[in-house]
Amino acid sequence: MGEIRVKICGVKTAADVEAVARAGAAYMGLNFVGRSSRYVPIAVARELALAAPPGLAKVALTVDAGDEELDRIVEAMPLDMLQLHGTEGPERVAEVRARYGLPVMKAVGIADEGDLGQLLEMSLAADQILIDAKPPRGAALPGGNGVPFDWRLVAQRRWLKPWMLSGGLTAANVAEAVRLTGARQVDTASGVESAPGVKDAGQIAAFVRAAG
Ligand SMILES: O=C(O)c1ccccc1N[C@@H]1O[C@H](COP(=O)(O)O)[C@@H](O)[C@H]1O
Repeated sequence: MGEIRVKICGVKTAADVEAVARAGAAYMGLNFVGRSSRYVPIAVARELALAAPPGLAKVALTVDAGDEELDRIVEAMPLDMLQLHGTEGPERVAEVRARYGLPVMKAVGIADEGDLGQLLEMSLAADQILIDAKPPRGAALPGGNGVPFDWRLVAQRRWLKPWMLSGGLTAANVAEAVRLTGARQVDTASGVESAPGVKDAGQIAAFVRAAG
């Protein structure tokens, strides 16, 4: 079936980029969400993006960012994809795609069957969809919360666009998540950290190995 493509989200240092590349991940995520422990300022992100080897795709993660913020990010560094992880609707996704000419991955939070309609809607608008857990009640952020959702909700389903599974994935559960859902791409942020915002090279390598 070929290998699973892994995204490691929230790289903050040159050592993180090296660990992600060495492990064989397909994507690295640069987090521009100011209140996240994984946030990187644009100047730092630029250095990390320039340090990424060919073949490691650079994804910019934002939450409800306006054009001005996205302009600053896109102009500052080479990027391969924009990840919209807020309340952006299909119209905003279309606007961002047209404005920057970059593929857009739209995150959709899942908690029950009722959320699946939104997945279909977003898969019409975006280039990829990221199927994440809905944030727990009271969570400060819409993602990066380290909580999985009931994978049976998306088990062996097909969507109109390539999709990526996320939400509480770790080296310990990713193989089961892939087996159950049929995901060909997986994403993790907190699942490969020794403390909030601190990536662990050993956990990154173990995650990519376990994903298969
Ligand atoms: O990682 C963050 O801090 C973050 C902040 C705001 C929106 C999304 C965020 N991360 C994304 O969420 C998924 C799931 O995270 P986790 O593995 O459960 O910690 C992650 O892969 C990022 O794409």
